[in-house]
Parts: sequence; structure tokens; C-alpha cells
Amino acid sequence: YQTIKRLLISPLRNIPGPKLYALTKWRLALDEWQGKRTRTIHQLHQLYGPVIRIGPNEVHFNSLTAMRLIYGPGAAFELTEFYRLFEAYGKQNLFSFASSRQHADRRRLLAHAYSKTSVLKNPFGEVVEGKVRQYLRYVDGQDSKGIELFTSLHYFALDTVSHVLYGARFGSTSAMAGDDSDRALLGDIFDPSRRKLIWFRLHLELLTEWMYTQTGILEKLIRPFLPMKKPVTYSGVRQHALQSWKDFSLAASTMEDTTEDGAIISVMFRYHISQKDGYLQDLEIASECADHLLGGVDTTANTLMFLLWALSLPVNRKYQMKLIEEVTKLPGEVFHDGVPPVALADKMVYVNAVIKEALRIYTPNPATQPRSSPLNSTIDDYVIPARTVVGMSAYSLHRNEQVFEEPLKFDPDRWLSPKPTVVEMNKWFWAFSSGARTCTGKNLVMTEMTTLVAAIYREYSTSIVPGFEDSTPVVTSRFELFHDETMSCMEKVGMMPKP
Ligand code: HEM
Repeated sequence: YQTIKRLLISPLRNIPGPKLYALTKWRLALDEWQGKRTRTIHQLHQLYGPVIRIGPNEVHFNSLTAMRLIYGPGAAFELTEFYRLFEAYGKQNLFSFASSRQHADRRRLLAHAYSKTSVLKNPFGEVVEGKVRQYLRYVDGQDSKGIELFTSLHYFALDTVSHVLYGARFGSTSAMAGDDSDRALLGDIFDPSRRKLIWFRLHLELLTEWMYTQTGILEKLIRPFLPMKKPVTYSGVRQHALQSWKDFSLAASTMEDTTEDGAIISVMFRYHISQKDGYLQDLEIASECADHLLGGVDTTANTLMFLLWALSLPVNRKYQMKLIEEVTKLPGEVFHDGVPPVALADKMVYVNAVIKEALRIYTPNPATQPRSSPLNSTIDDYVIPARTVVGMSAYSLHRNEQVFEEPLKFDPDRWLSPKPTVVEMNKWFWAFSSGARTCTGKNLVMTEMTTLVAAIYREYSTSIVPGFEDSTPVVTSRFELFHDETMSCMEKVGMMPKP
């Protein structure tokens, strides 16, 4: 009966797509287990077009009309249960609020702190410049054989975002300076088995809950079968967020000025003590901070790693030369210890083109952003019943051949095309999502990346460690594995001082 219902009676029956995917959610779950959900969906779009049915109750889109209707202003679509994965200590945060009202209130509270104006001014401007300066010193301190980018860029991203979140005194990390306990926080992010745990939580929620709550002999018996060893993913980051909040709030209660380095936590503290309606509780603040940290570390580090790697490939040498030309032409007096002021972030046209191209092709959040609506709707001529899961992915949008010529080619010059072409490409560029749920940290991260890339290429040129020219790095994003799909896998990008 279920087969007949899903294939012949369901209102989604006319939507193109393979029958097996329409029949059972486990077909797509298998792709997810194998770490290739997003790539599979992209192949299905190539085969079946911009609207595909990828599950008994799930439809995937790849069009601007769908983007506007699902994610645009006033859209009735809400986050699905999937986002509950981002809750910490059972408390919701910007990532996980399903309710648009709660989300809008929290967003309003933090909007100014993350605005472009705030990010380009001190104290944030100084923080970013300081961390870039420290990264250059870190690189200088490595031996002449080159440095390992993946880890060092995670140190950079962690130290920067933690300082922005917590200020200098109560939770900012010193991973670049070699602090082992701060570096250990990255263990949460690096652990590849977190991918499996997410899969288990999504598809076998009750079983997973049961497996992780057993004690005594049962716990011992189950231990070898756990998708991720205890303590499970992000425990360290969440513990750190809670401790930082406790330290901050204790000290802040005796401080005259709580604008501690302009930190995000101080914005929440001031709201907390003002005790307005729905005032933020301790765990809500820690939950918010932990998630910004998790949202801001591997996204930033992975983008920068792919960017440096792509520029280092012999085939992309010409782009690296153009970038070096732009940054070496900048007047020397604006640089302090090799670092440009953040105020230049927007003005370096080629640096921005390179970053945008890295975010296009190696976008660190490439997967579907699932939504559902309590109302029926019509999208791209198909009736979508209430509570159907719908979604789009940056991965597919960024590979539309009609918009991005040779989409798999890393080509920063495409962003210098005539204006109408760039306008069209910008409409499809979705690395930071769009609408009410667009990335909160995008101004911060764009400033970090432009400043770091300009500083690096002012001082260095980069090349791949010999022997690794034909292989690509591989990263984990949520429950998937991503790499440059034109190459075989793995890795090492060396960074050598300019001769
Ligand atoms: C290259 C770096 C980054 C990229 C590509 C990126 C991308 C994204 C995307 C695509 C979303 C929407 C996800 C979804 O709805 O499923 C998002 C949301 C978010 N990001 Fe980022 N992000 C980056 C860096 C950061 C940083 C540095 C921070 C924090 C300081 C941050 C904080 C957030 C927050 C809080 C949200 C939730 C926003 C909301 O729903 O209101 N992100 N980001």
C-alpha cells in the first residue's frame, strides 16, 4: 500500500526523479552514509531538471524562483527538525530557531555587532588585523619546507572568532600561540566520526539516544558500536562556551564598563541584565556562543585552505600572479607589520574575486538547507503540500552551466566579466544563503579572509608540495565529504617564502 501511495497517489507523484528515491527515504540515507548526498542530488538535477523528488516527502529545487519563494522575504517556510542538531544544552539559538519571531528577535539583538560597520571599525578591526599578524608570525616560525595549511588555518579561524565572541580575557583562544587545551577544542571539529553521529541522530534518533544513555554493563557492550566515541562531538566547544560565559558574567557583575572588547558576549550580557521580556538565560547565551564558534571555524578555515590550495596549483599560477600584483601595488605605508588595514577589505578587487571564486566552487556549506511550510504552496509549477521538506543547495546553484561557464574550473577572472554577467552570477551565488537566515558572520569572515589573503600574498607565493599536484584535499561538512571533483583525493599545500 505504501508503494502505491508514494508512487501513484502522493501529490508529489508527478515530480521528476528516480522511483526508488520517491519510494523510500533510505535510498538517500545511503548516499548520506557514503558522504555523497549533495553530489548525488546534483547529478539528479543534471538528469531530471531543476525540480526533483528525492524522498517520499522531500523535493529539491535549483532555480531562482524557488530560492525566492522558499528563502526570500516573507516566505512561509520554516527550518525543519534537522536544525535541532545545532541546539546546545537543549537551548535553541540563531541556527536552530524554527519560529521566525524568536529568530528575528535574536537576530535583531546581534545585528549591529556583526554589521559591516562594526566589523570594519575597532575593536573588531584591530582583532582581525592582530590575528592576521599573528598568523604571519606563525608561518614565519615554521621550517623552510613549508607549512601544513589545514591545521594552521583552523588555529587562525578559532582564535579570531573566539576573540570576537568572548573578548580578550574570558574565552578567546591561543591556538596559534601553541596552547594545547585551546588546540584540543579543534578535536571536536576534526573528528571524522562526527559525520556518522549526525547520520545516526538524523535517521535513528531514538536508537542513538538509547545508545548514548546506557550505563554499566550495557554501556560496555554497546561502546564498540557507538558511531562516535564518548564524549560526543562538540562537548569541548560547548563546555568552553559555558565556562567562558560563567567567567565573563562573574567578572562583568563588578565591571563598570561591560563592553569588553566589543565582544558579542557583552551584547548578550547587557540584554541579560536588562531583563526585558524573554531575557536571555545563561544556557541560551552559552548556546548562542558555542554555535557561532562552530559556525565560524571550519567554514572559514576550509574556504581559506581550498583557496590557497587552488592558487598553488601549477595550472592556476596566472591567477596567483595577478593577486600578487594587486597586493604588492598597494602602498607600503598602509601595511603594518605586513598586514593591511581591514578598511581595505572591499577595495582589493582581485582579492575579492579570488575569495568569491573559492566560495563558489569550494563552498564550505554546500548541502541542502531544508525547510517546510505549514501551508500548501506552488513552486516552479508544482503543488507542494504543507509539511513537505523542500530545499536547495549552494553546490548545485554554483554549478549551473548556463550561469557559470565551465563551472568546475577555478577561474577568479569570471568575477571581472561585464556587469550583466556578474549581476546574473551574483543572483546564483549562495555561499552565505539568503533572506532572513543569511549567515550572521559573513561580514566578519569576508574581512578576515580578504585581510589574510592580502597579507599572505604580499609576503609569500604558494606552491603545492612536489608530488601532490594531481590530488585534492578532502573536507567534512555536516555529514558529507567534499573535494575538488576533477581530481583524485589528497592533499598538502606548501607555503614557501618568495625567493
Ligand atoms: C566562509 C565562512 C562562512 C560561510 C560560507 C558561512 C555560511 C553560512 C550559511 C550557508 C548559513 C546558513 C545555513 C543554513 O541555514 O543551513 C550560515 C548561517 C550562520 N552562520 Fe555562517 N558561514 C561562514 C562563517 C561564519 C562565521 C565566521 C560566523 C560567526 C561568527 C557564522 C555564523 C553563522 C550564524 C550564527 C548562522 C545562523 C544565521 C541565522 O539563521 O540567522 N558563520 N552561514
